[in-house]
Amino acid sequence: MESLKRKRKTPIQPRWYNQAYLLFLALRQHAQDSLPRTELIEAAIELDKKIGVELQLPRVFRGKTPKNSASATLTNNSDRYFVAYKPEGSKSTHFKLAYTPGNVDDAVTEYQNWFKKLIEHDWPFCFGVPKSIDETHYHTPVSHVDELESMDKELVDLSLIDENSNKVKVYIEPPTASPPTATATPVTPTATKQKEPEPLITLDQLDLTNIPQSWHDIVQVKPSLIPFGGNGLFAKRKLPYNTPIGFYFGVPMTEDEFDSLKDRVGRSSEYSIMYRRTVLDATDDQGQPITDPESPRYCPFHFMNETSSQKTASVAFVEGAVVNQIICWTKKEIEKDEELLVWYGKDVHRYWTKEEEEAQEQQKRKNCKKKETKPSTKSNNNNNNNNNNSDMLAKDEFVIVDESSAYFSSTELQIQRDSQPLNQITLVNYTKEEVEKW
Ligand SMILES: C[S@@+](CC[C@H](N)C(=O)[O-])C[C@H]1O[C@@H](n2cnc3c(N)ncnc32)[C@H](O)[C@@H]1O
Repeated sequence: MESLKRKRKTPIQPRWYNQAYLLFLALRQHAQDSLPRTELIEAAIELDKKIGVELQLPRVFRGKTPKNSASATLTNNSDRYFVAYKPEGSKSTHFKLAYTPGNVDDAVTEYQNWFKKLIEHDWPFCFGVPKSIDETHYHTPVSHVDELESMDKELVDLSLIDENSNKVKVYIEPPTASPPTATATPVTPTATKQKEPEPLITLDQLDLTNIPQSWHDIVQVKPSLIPFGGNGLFAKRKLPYNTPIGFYFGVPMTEDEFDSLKDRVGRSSEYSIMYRRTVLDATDDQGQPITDPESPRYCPFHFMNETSSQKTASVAFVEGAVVNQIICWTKKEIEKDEELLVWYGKDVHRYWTKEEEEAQEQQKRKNCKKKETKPSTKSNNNNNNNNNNSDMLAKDEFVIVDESSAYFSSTELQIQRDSQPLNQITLVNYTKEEVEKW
Protein backbone atom coordinates (compact mmCIF):
# COMPACT_ATOMS: atom_id res chain seq x y z
CA MET A 1 0.00 0.00 0.00
CA GLU A 2 2.75 2.33 1.04
CA SER A 3 4.67 1.85 -2.19
CA LEU A 4 1.53 2.34 -4.30
CA LYS A 5 0.94 5.70 -2.69
CA ARG A 6 4.46 6.74 -3.40
CA LYS A 7 4.12 5.71 -7.01
CA ARG A 8 1.00 7.81 -7.46
CA LYS A 9 2.74 10.87 -6.12
CA THR A 10 5.38 10.73 -8.81
CA PRO A 11 3.73 11.14 -12.21
CA ILE A 12 5.48 9.56 -15.13
CA GLN A 13 7.38 12.23 -16.99
CA PRO A 14 7.05 11.69 -20.75
CA ARG A 15 10.36 11.38 -22.50
CA TRP A 16 9.73 14.50 -24.55
CA TYR A 17 8.94 16.65 -21.53
CA ASN A 18 12.32 18.26 -21.04
CA GLN A 19 13.78 21.75 -21.25
CA ALA A 20 15.27 21.51 -24.72
CA TYR A 21 12.09 20.14 -26.22
CA LEU A 22 9.91 22.80 -24.63
CA LEU A 23 12.17 25.48 -26.08
CA PHE A 24 11.90 23.64 -29.40
CA LEU A 25 8.08 23.56 -29.17
CA ALA A 26 7.89 27.22 -28.19
CA LEU A 27 9.95 28.15 -31.21
CA ARG A 28 7.94 25.93 -33.48
CA GLN A 29 4.67 27.44 -32.39
CA HIS A 30 5.93 30.85 -33.31
CA ALA A 31 4.88 32.05 -36.75
CA GLN A 32 8.40 32.80 -38.00
CA ASP A 33 10.10 29.88 -36.25
CA SER A 34 12.53 32.47 -34.90
CA LEU A 35 12.65 34.45 -31.65
CA PRO A 36 15.07 36.58 -29.65
CA ARG A 37 16.57 34.79 -26.65
CA THR A 38 14.48 36.44 -23.91
CA GLU A 39 11.18 36.05 -25.77
CA LEU A 40 11.90 32.45 -26.52
CA ILE A 41 12.76 31.72 -22.90
CA GLU A 42 9.55 33.38 -21.71
CA ALA A 43 7.46 31.51 -24.28
CA ALA A 44 8.99 28.18 -23.21
CA ILE A 45 8.36 28.87 -19.53
CA GLU A 46 4.73 29.78 -20.30
CA LEU A 47 4.34 26.58 -22.28
CA ASP A 48 5.84 24.62 -19.41
CA LYS A 49 3.26 26.09 -17.01
CA LYS A 50 0.41 25.25 -19.40
CA ILE A 51 1.51 21.67 -20.09
CA GLY A 52 2.38 21.14 -16.44
CA VAL A 53 -1.18 22.03 -15.42
CA GLU A 54 -2.83 20.09 -18.25
CA LEU A 55 -0.87 16.90 -17.71
CA GLN A 56 -0.31 17.40 -13.99
CA LEU A 57 3.40 17.19 -14.34
CA PRO A 58 6.12 18.94 -12.37
CA ARG A 59 7.62 21.83 -14.31
CA VAL A 60 10.82 21.29 -16.24
CA PHE A 61 11.94 24.88 -15.67
CA ARG A 62 11.96 24.93 -11.91
CA GLY A 63 14.10 26.22 -9.07
CA LYS A 64 14.73 29.82 -8.20
CA THR A 65 15.98 30.85 -11.63
CA PRO A 66 14.03 28.97 -14.31
CA LYS A 67 15.02 31.61 -16.85
CA ASN A 68 18.68 30.96 -16.24
CA SER A 69 18.32 27.24 -16.71
CA ALA A 70 16.35 27.81 -19.93
CA SER A 71 19.08 30.15 -21.12
CA ALA A 72 21.77 27.59 -20.30
CA THR A 73 19.89 24.90 -22.20
CA LEU A 74 19.72 27.18 -25.21
CA THR A 75 23.40 28.00 -25.07
CA ASN A 76 24.34 24.38 -24.53
CA ASN A 77 22.16 23.24 -27.46
CA SER A 78 23.29 19.67 -26.94
CA ASP A 79 20.46 18.24 -29.05
CA ARG A 80 21.38 20.60 -31.89
CA TYR A 81 17.80 21.82 -32.16
CA PHE A 82 18.68 25.51 -32.51
CA VAL A 83 20.75 27.84 -34.60
CA ALA A 84 21.77 31.11 -32.95
CA TYR A 85 22.15 34.14 -35.18
CA LYS A 86 21.94 37.91 -35.13
CA PRO A 87 19.50 39.38 -37.67
CA GLU A 88 20.80 42.43 -39.48
CA GLY A 89 20.43 45.54 -37.39
CA SER A 90 19.54 43.60 -34.24
CA LYS A 91 21.70 43.58 -31.14
CA SER A 92 20.11 40.53 -29.56
CA THR A 93 20.79 36.92 -30.41
CA HIS A 94 17.88 35.16 -32.08
CA PHE A 95 17.24 31.47 -32.34
CA LYS A 96 15.69 29.48 -35.13
CA LEU A 97 15.13 25.76 -35.57
CA ALA A 98 18.04 23.87 -37.05
CA TYR A 99 15.62 21.91 -39.24
CA THR A 100 11.93 21.61 -40.01
CA PRO A 101 10.64 18.35 -38.60
CA GLY A 102 8.96 16.07 -41.10
CA ASN A 103 10.01 18.12 -44.11
CA VAL A 104 10.85 15.52 -46.74
CA ASP A 105 11.90 17.97 -49.46
CA ASP A 106 14.37 19.80 -47.24
CA ALA A 107 15.81 16.54 -45.99
CA VAL A 108 16.28 15.25 -49.54
CA THR A 109 17.90 18.50 -50.70
CA GLU A 110 20.34 18.43 -47.78
CA TYR A 111 21.16 14.78 -48.36
CA GLN A 112 21.87 15.44 -52.05
CA ASN A 113 24.08 18.43 -51.19
CA TRP A 114 26.11 16.43 -48.69
CA PHE A 115 26.60 13.67 -51.22
CA LYS A 116 27.61 16.12 -53.95
CA LYS A 117 30.23 17.63 -51.71
CA LEU A 118 31.44 14.23 -50.54
CA ILE A 119 31.85 13.00 -54.09
CA GLU A 120 33.36 16.14 -55.56
CA HIS A 121 35.53 17.23 -52.69
CA ASP A 122 36.43 14.23 -50.55
CA TRP A 123 36.41 11.20 -52.77
CA PRO A 124 39.26 12.37 -55.02
CA PHE A 125 41.45 12.39 -51.91
CA CYS A 126 40.05 9.13 -50.57
CA PHE A 127 40.12 7.14 -53.81
CA GLY A 128 42.99 8.89 -55.63
CA VAL A 129 46.14 6.83 -56.20
CA PRO A 130 49.56 8.46 -55.79
CA LYS A 131 51.25 8.79 -59.15
CA SER A 132 54.69 7.94 -57.80
CA ILE A 133 55.68 6.18 -54.63
CA ASP A 134 59.38 6.88 -54.96
CA GLU A 135 59.44 10.65 -54.63
CA THR A 136 58.34 10.63 -51.06
CA HIS A 137 57.79 8.33 -48.16
CA TYR A 138 54.27 9.63 -47.85
CA HIS A 139 51.56 7.67 -49.50
CA THR A 140 47.83 7.31 -49.59
CA PRO A 141 46.76 4.13 -47.81
CA VAL A 142 48.24 0.90 -49.03
CA SER A 143 44.78 -0.12 -50.12
CA HIS A 144 45.01 2.47 -52.88
CA VAL A 145 48.30 1.37 -54.26
CA ASP A 146 48.80 -1.94 -56.01
CA GLU A 147 52.60 -1.71 -55.80
CA LEU A 148 52.46 -1.47 -52.05
CA GLU A 149 50.07 -4.28 -51.54
CA SER A 150 52.74 -6.51 -50.04
CA MET A 151 53.39 -4.08 -47.22
CA ASP A 152 51.83 -4.36 -43.82
CA LYS A 153 48.53 -2.54 -44.04
CA GLU A 154 48.51 -1.92 -40.34
CA LEU A 155 51.39 0.47 -40.70
CA VAL A 156 49.49 2.91 -42.78
CA ASP A 157 47.42 5.77 -41.58
CA LEU A 158 45.32 8.31 -43.39
CA SER A 159 44.34 11.53 -41.72
CA LEU A 160 42.06 12.67 -44.47
CA ILE A 161 41.73 16.10 -45.80
CA ASP A 162 42.92 19.55 -44.94
CA GLU A 163 39.93 21.67 -45.90
CA ASN A 164 41.84 24.93 -46.10
CA SER A 165 44.75 23.91 -48.24
CA ASN A 166 42.76 21.41 -50.29
CA LYS A 167 45.46 18.87 -49.70
CA VAL A 168 45.28 15.46 -48.20
CA LYS A 169 47.37 14.73 -45.17
CA VAL A 170 48.71 11.23 -45.40
CA TYR A 171 51.67 9.59 -43.86
CA ILE A 172 53.08 6.17 -43.53
CA GLU A 173 54.75 4.85 -40.45
CA PRO A 174 58.19 3.33 -40.91
CA PRO A 175 58.09 -0.33 -41.76
CA THR A 176 59.61 -2.57 -39.13
CA ALA A 177 61.91 -4.07 -41.73
CA SER A 178 64.01 -2.00 -44.15
CA PRO A 179 62.30 0.84 -46.03
CA PRO A 180 60.64 -0.12 -49.33
CA THR A 181 62.99 1.92 -51.52
CA ALA A 182 66.46 3.36 -51.12
CA THR A 183 65.18 6.88 -51.62
CA ALA A 184 62.46 6.56 -49.07
CA THR A 185 63.00 8.47 -45.85
CA PRO A 186 60.95 6.76 -43.21
CA VAL A 187 59.36 8.94 -40.61
CA THR A 188 61.04 8.41 -37.28
CA PRO A 189 58.89 6.65 -34.69
CA THR A 190 58.84 9.80 -32.55
CA ALA A 191 57.85 12.00 -35.44
CA THR A 192 55.14 9.52 -36.38
CA LYS A 193 53.75 9.44 -32.89
CA GLN A 194 53.51 13.20 -32.74
CA LYS A 195 52.36 13.25 -36.37
CA GLU A 196 54.81 15.99 -37.14
CA PRO A 197 55.56 17.01 -39.73
CA GLU A 198 52.58 15.84 -41.80
CA PRO A 199 53.45 16.56 -45.41
CA LEU A 200 50.54 17.06 -47.71
CA ILE A 201 49.78 15.29 -50.94
CA THR A 202 48.11 17.57 -53.40
CA LEU A 203 45.48 16.52 -55.91
CA ASP A 204 47.95 16.85 -58.77
CA GLN A 205 50.08 14.13 -57.16
CA LEU A 206 47.17 11.72 -57.33
CA ASP A 207 45.94 9.69 -60.24
CA LEU A 208 42.28 10.63 -60.36
CA THR A 209 41.20 8.47 -63.29
CA ASN A 210 39.19 6.01 -61.23
CA ILE A 211 37.36 8.20 -58.74
CA PRO A 212 33.77 7.03 -58.14
CA GLN A 213 31.19 9.51 -59.36
CA SER A 214 28.18 8.27 -57.44
CA TRP A 215 27.26 5.70 -54.82
CA HIS A 216 26.33 3.38 -57.74
CA ASP A 217 30.07 3.09 -58.43
CA ILE A 218 30.95 1.83 -54.96
CA VAL A 219 28.06 -0.19 -53.53
CA GLN A 220 25.07 -2.28 -54.58
CA VAL A 221 22.10 -3.81 -52.85
CA LYS A 222 21.53 -7.53 -53.28
CA PRO A 223 20.51 -10.54 -51.18
CA SER A 224 22.54 -10.68 -48.01
CA LEU A 225 24.93 -13.51 -47.24
CA ILE A 226 23.47 -13.60 -43.73
CA PRO A 227 20.85 -16.33 -43.41
CA PHE A 228 17.38 -14.74 -43.15
CA GLY A 229 19.03 -11.32 -43.56
CA GLY A 230 16.92 -10.09 -46.50
CA ASN A 231 18.88 -7.69 -48.64
CA GLY A 232 22.35 -6.48 -47.82
CA LEU A 233 24.87 -3.96 -49.14
CA PHE A 234 27.96 -5.05 -51.08
CA ALA A 235 31.10 -3.28 -52.25
CA LYS A 236 31.36 -2.90 -56.03
CA ARG A 237 35.06 -2.12 -55.74
CA LYS A 238 37.71 -2.07 -53.08
CA LEU A 239 36.84 0.55 -50.47
CA PRO A 240 39.71 2.09 -48.54
CA TYR A 241 39.87 2.08 -44.80
CA ASN A 242 38.90 5.29 -42.94
CA THR A 243 36.73 6.67 -45.73
CA PRO A 244 33.35 8.39 -45.62
CA ILE A 245 31.33 6.44 -48.19
CA GLY A 246 27.93 8.07 -47.77
CA PHE A 247 25.18 9.14 -45.41
CA TYR A 248 22.27 7.41 -43.75
CA PHE A 249 19.28 9.31 -45.08
CA GLY A 250 16.24 10.01 -42.95
CA VAL A 251 13.56 12.64 -42.57
CA PRO A 252 14.17 14.30 -39.20
CA MET A 253 11.38 14.05 -36.66
CA THR A 254 11.20 14.72 -32.98
CA GLU A 255 10.93 11.60 -30.85
CA ASP A 256 7.46 12.65 -29.88
CA GLU A 257 6.32 12.94 -33.47
CA PHE A 258 7.94 9.68 -34.40
CA ASP A 259 6.29 7.92 -31.47
CA SER A 260 2.86 9.21 -32.35
CA LEU A 261 3.05 9.06 -36.15
CA LYS A 262 5.45 6.32 -37.19
CA ASP A 263 6.43 4.03 -34.35
CA ARG A 264 4.78 0.65 -34.90
CA VAL A 265 3.80 1.69 -38.44
CA GLY A 266 5.19 -0.99 -40.73
CA ARG A 267 8.93 -1.42 -40.28
CA SER A 268 9.74 2.23 -39.53
CA SER A 269 11.54 1.41 -36.29
CA GLU A 270 13.86 -1.03 -38.02
CA TYR A 271 15.15 1.53 -40.49
CA SER A 272 15.17 4.73 -38.46
CA ILE A 273 18.25 6.05 -36.77
CA MET A 274 18.88 8.63 -34.08
CA TYR A 275 20.85 11.84 -34.40
CA ARG A 276 21.10 12.95 -30.80
CA ARG A 277 17.42 13.24 -29.83
CA THR A 278 16.13 13.53 -33.37
CA VAL A 279 14.82 10.47 -35.17
CA LEU A 280 15.79 10.20 -38.83
CA ASP A 281 12.86 8.36 -40.35
CA ALA A 282 13.92 6.25 -43.31
CA THR A 283 10.57 4.84 -44.41
CA ASP A 284 7.50 5.84 -46.42
CA ASP A 285 4.02 6.61 -45.05
CA GLN A 286 3.35 2.91 -44.58
CA GLY A 287 6.58 2.52 -42.65
CA GLN A 288 8.18 0.54 -45.47
CA PRO A 289 11.77 1.02 -46.66
CA ILE A 290 12.15 2.90 -49.93
CA THR A 291 13.28 0.28 -52.41
CA ASP A 292 12.96 2.18 -55.70
CA PRO A 293 16.49 3.33 -56.59
CA GLU A 294 14.94 6.15 -58.64
CA SER A 295 13.24 7.68 -55.59
CA PRO A 296 15.05 10.74 -54.20
CA ARG A 297 14.62 9.16 -50.75
CA TYR A 298 16.38 5.97 -51.75
CA CYS A 299 19.52 5.34 -49.73
CA PRO A 300 21.62 2.20 -50.28
CA PHE A 301 22.94 2.40 -46.73
CA HIS A 302 19.47 1.53 -45.42
CA PHE A 303 20.24 -2.00 -46.56
CA MET A 304 23.32 -2.56 -44.49
CA ASN A 305 22.87 -5.53 -42.23
CA GLU A 306 24.32 -5.98 -38.81
CA THR A 307 27.42 -7.83 -37.83
CA SER A 308 27.61 -9.88 -34.67
CA SER A 309 29.66 -7.37 -32.68
CA GLN A 310 30.92 -3.84 -32.82
CA LYS A 311 34.47 -5.08 -33.32
CA THR A 312 33.71 -6.99 -36.48
CA ALA A 313 31.82 -4.18 -38.22
CA SER A 314 33.37 -2.92 -41.43
CA VAL A 315 31.38 0.31 -41.39
CA ALA A 316 30.52 2.69 -38.54
CA PHE A 317 27.69 5.18 -38.27
CA VAL A 318 29.42 8.39 -37.32
CA GLU A 319 27.65 11.50 -36.18
CA GLY A 320 28.55 14.35 -38.50
CA ALA A 321 29.08 17.86 -37.27
CA VAL A 322 26.28 19.00 -39.56
CA VAL A 323 22.86 18.72 -37.95
CA ASN A 324 21.17 15.35 -38.57
CA GLN A 325 24.08 14.01 -40.56
CA ILE A 326 24.99 10.36 -40.00
CA ILE A 327 28.07 9.42 -41.99
CA CYS A 328 28.80 5.85 -43.08
CA TRP A 329 32.53 5.46 -42.55
CA THR A 330 34.70 2.48 -43.36
CA LYS A 331 36.43 0.96 -40.34
CA LYS A 332 38.58 -1.33 -42.43
CA GLU A 333 39.53 -1.91 -46.01
CA ILE A 334 36.59 -3.58 -47.73
CA GLU A 335 37.17 -5.98 -50.61
CA LYS A 336 35.21 -5.92 -53.86
CA ASP A 337 32.03 -8.03 -53.46
CA GLU A 338 32.36 -8.07 -49.67
CA GLU A 339 29.15 -7.43 -47.73
CA LEU A 340 29.29 -4.21 -45.73
CA LEU A 341 28.32 -4.80 -42.13
CA VAL A 342 27.61 -2.26 -39.47
CA TRP A 343 26.89 -2.31 -35.76
CA TYR A 344 23.48 -0.79 -35.02
CA GLY A 345 24.26 0.19 -31.44
CA LYS A 346 23.52 -1.19 -28.03
CA ASP A 347 19.84 -0.49 -27.46
CA VAL A 348 18.34 -2.29 -30.40
CA HIS A 349 15.56 -4.83 -30.40
CA ARG A 350 17.15 -7.61 -32.41
CA TYR A 351 14.07 -9.66 -33.10
CA TRP A 352 15.88 -11.42 -35.92
CA THR A 353 18.25 -13.19 -33.55
CA LYS A 354 15.21 -14.91 -32.06
CA GLU A 355 13.99 -15.93 -35.52
CA GLU A 356 17.43 -17.17 -36.38
CA GLU A 357 17.69 -19.17 -33.16
CA GLU A 358 14.33 -20.76 -33.80
CA ALA A 359 15.26 -21.60 -37.38
CA GLN A 360 18.55 -23.08 -36.19
CA GLU A 361 16.71 -25.09 -33.56
CA GLN A 362 14.37 -26.45 -36.18
CA GLN A 363 17.27 -27.27 -38.44
CA LYS A 364 19.05 -29.05 -35.60
CA ARG A 365 15.96 -31.07 -34.81
CA LYS A 366 15.73 -32.08 -38.47
CA ASN A 367 19.42 -32.97 -38.52
CA CYS A 368 19.05 -35.01 -35.33
CA LYS A 369 16.23 -37.02 -36.86
CA LYS A 370 18.29 -37.69 -39.95
CA LYS A 371 21.44 -38.59 -38.05
CA GLU A 372 19.91 -40.67 -35.26
CA THR A 373 22.76 -43.12 -35.49
CA LYS A 374 25.46 -40.48 -34.96
CA PRO A 375 26.97 -40.21 -31.45
CA SER A 376 25.32 -37.53 -29.35
CA THR A 377 28.59 -35.74 -28.51
CA LYS A 378 28.91 -34.71 -32.13
CA SER A 379 25.51 -33.07 -32.16
CA ASN A 380 26.34 -31.39 -28.85
CA ASN A 381 29.40 -29.89 -30.45
CA ASN A 382 27.28 -28.55 -33.25
CA ASN A 383 24.93 -27.05 -30.75
CA ASN A 384 27.77 -25.32 -29.05
CA ASN A 385 29.02 -23.82 -32.25
CA ASN A 386 25.64 -22.52 -33.19
CA ASN A 387 25.01 -21.19 -29.74
CA ASN A 388 28.27 -19.34 -29.73
CA ASN A 389 27.10 -17.34 -32.67
CA SER A 390 23.64 -16.61 -31.46
CA ASP A 391 24.89 -15.81 -27.95
CA MET A 392 26.95 -13.02 -29.41
CA LEU A 393 23.89 -11.56 -31.04
CA ALA A 394 21.22 -12.21 -28.53
CA LYS A 395 22.16 -12.09 -24.90
CA ASP A 396 23.61 -9.77 -22.29
CA GLU A 397 25.09 -7.33 -24.71
CA PHE A 398 21.72 -6.29 -26.04
CA VAL A 399 19.26 -5.05 -23.52
CA ILE A 400 15.86 -3.95 -24.66
CA VAL A 401 15.50 -0.92 -22.46
CA ASP A 402 12.07 0.29 -23.50
CA GLU A 403 10.06 0.92 -26.64
CA SER A 404 12.11 3.97 -27.44
CA SER A 405 15.06 1.77 -28.15
CA ALA A 406 13.39 0.06 -31.07
CA TYR A 407 15.27 2.16 -33.55
CA PHE A 408 18.98 1.96 -33.55
CA SER A 409 21.10 4.64 -32.09
CA SER A 410 24.29 6.29 -33.13
CA THR A 411 24.93 7.61 -29.66
CA GLU A 412 27.48 4.89 -28.99
CA LEU A 413 29.47 6.30 -31.81
CA GLN A 414 28.98 9.91 -31.04
CA ILE A 415 32.16 11.83 -31.33
CA GLN A 416 31.58 15.37 -30.37
CA ARG A 417 33.11 17.92 -32.60
CA ASP A 418 31.49 20.96 -31.04
CA SER A 419 34.59 23.05 -31.40
CA GLN A 420 34.45 22.66 -35.17
CA PRO A 421 32.56 25.03 -37.45
CA LEU A 422 29.31 23.73 -38.87
CA ASN A 423 28.38 23.07 -42.48
CA GLN A 424 31.34 21.09 -43.64
CA ILE A 425 31.71 17.40 -44.07
CA THR A 426 35.44 17.27 -44.23
CA LEU A 427 36.01 19.00 -40.94
CA VAL A 428 35.77 15.66 -39.23
CA ASN A 429 39.31 14.42 -39.44
CA TYR A 430 39.18 11.20 -37.53
CA THR A 431 42.43 9.57 -36.62
CA LYS A 432 43.20 5.90 -36.98
CA GLU A 433 42.91 5.50 -33.20
CA GLU A 434 39.44 7.03 -33.21
CA VAL A 435 38.25 4.89 -36.08
CA GLU A 436 39.45 1.78 -34.32
CA LYS A 437 37.52 2.68 -31.19
CA TRP A 438 34.18 2.73 -33.04
C1 LIG B 1 18.31 -1.49 -41.73
S1 LIG B 1 17.54 -2.95 -42.22
C2 LIG B 1 18.78 -3.75 -43.18
C3 LIG B 1 18.27 -4.16 -44.54
C4 LIG B 1 17.36 -5.34 -44.58
N1 LIG B 1 18.11 -6.57 -44.50
C5 LIG B 1 16.49 -5.34 -45.82
O1 LIG B 1 16.41 -6.36 -46.52
O2 LIG B 1 15.87 -4.33 -46.10
C6 LIG B 1 17.49 -3.79 -40.71
C7 LIG B 1 16.80 -5.10 -40.79
O3 LIG B 1 17.61 -6.04 -41.50
C8 LIG B 1 17.54 -7.32 -40.89
N2 LIG B 1 18.86 -7.67 -40.35
C9 LIG B 1 19.90 -6.84 -40.11
N3 LIG B 1 20.96 -7.50 -39.66
C10 LIG B 1 20.60 -8.79 -39.60
C11 LIG B 1 21.27 -10.00 -39.20
N4 LIG B 1 22.51 -9.99 -38.75
N5 LIG B 1 20.59 -11.15 -39.28
C12 LIG B 1 19.30 -11.19 -39.73
N6 LIG B 1 18.62 -10.10 -40.12
C13 LIG B 1 19.26 -8.91 -40.05
C14 LIG B 1 16.52 -7.20 -39.78
O4 LIG B 1 15.27 -7.55 -40.32
C15 LIG B 1 16.55 -5.73 -39.46
O5 LIG B 1 15.36 -5.27 -38.89
